Amino acid sequence: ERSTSSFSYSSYHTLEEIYSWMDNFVTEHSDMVSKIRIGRSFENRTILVLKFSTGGSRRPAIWIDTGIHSREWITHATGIWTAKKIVSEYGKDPVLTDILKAMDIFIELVTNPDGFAFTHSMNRLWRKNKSTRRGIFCIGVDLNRNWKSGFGGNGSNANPCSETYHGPSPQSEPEVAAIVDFITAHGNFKALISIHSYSQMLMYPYGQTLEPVSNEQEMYDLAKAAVKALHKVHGIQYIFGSISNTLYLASGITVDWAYDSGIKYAFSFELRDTGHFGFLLPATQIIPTAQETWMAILTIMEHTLRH
Ligand SMILES: O=C(CO)C[C@@H](Cc1ccccc1)C(=O)O
Ligand SMILES: [Zn+2]
Repeated sequence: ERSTSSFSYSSYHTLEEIYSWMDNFVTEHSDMVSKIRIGRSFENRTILVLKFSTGGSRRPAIWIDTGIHSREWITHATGIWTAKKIVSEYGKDPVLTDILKAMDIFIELVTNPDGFAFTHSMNRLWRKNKSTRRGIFCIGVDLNRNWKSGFGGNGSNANPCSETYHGPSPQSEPEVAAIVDFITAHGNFKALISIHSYSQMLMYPYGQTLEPVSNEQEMYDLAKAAVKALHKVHGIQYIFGSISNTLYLASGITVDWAYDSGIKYAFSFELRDTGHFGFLLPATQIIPTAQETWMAILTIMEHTLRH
């Protein structure tokens, strides 16, 4: 494909189609968007991040990742639409324009490329990455249990055959290590949004413990405002709260690592739906899901800008 104009934002796409879209997207918006390779996956695929910047250097930054769990296809599709929305709204939406005048946005669209390729080729419901190790006879580590904060605790599993296998050690997986290295080296991230599906929830740390974070009240109020903004678009109801309270104990997760690394505005979305279609959400719901999620993301980004 030579341009993004033939790309359907209301369809699901393969890894190759998404990577090719990214190349065209960067070419067509080279004034604001650049592509950064932050590492390589276990099966040696390049791991790519889109950077949205209007200037400056090492500005305060916002991180968004989609597709850490490969079967959650609505998240990659939402991320792609969101990338397009950012370039479309700059100079039009006053809030987004203010955000991009002061901050940079980084989006990692395919956080688990090996798993994502596998959902297209062999197993649509694959969740983990595709790492293998000598003497271990099940494939893959849950990339949302491989982070250092609370690693190996309750809400993760030491059994390599488990869907929540945490891996042999924190950041053992190249897909996680690449993000940790990038965010740590940058050193100026103020917010992190890690997007999953499904359940229609907006959650914040901690997952590893029922203990509240130090700015719990602020996180609760922000999540409430974000969920309200989301609901206004298509009437979709989200619940919100800390991960351990709202969902279950989960240890070694992205947002606990982010929070403990000083990224105080760390959130995780669970997008549509509540189980009717689950991971097999029809493509007709991609744009409505992305539209409503955008309003919640914008709410979180604006709060980050102003605090
Ligand atoms: O992906 C999920 C559904 O596939 C549920 C998510 C719930 C969750 C999301 C973010 C942080 C901690 C847990 C998970 O267990 O990792
Ligand atoms: Zn998930």
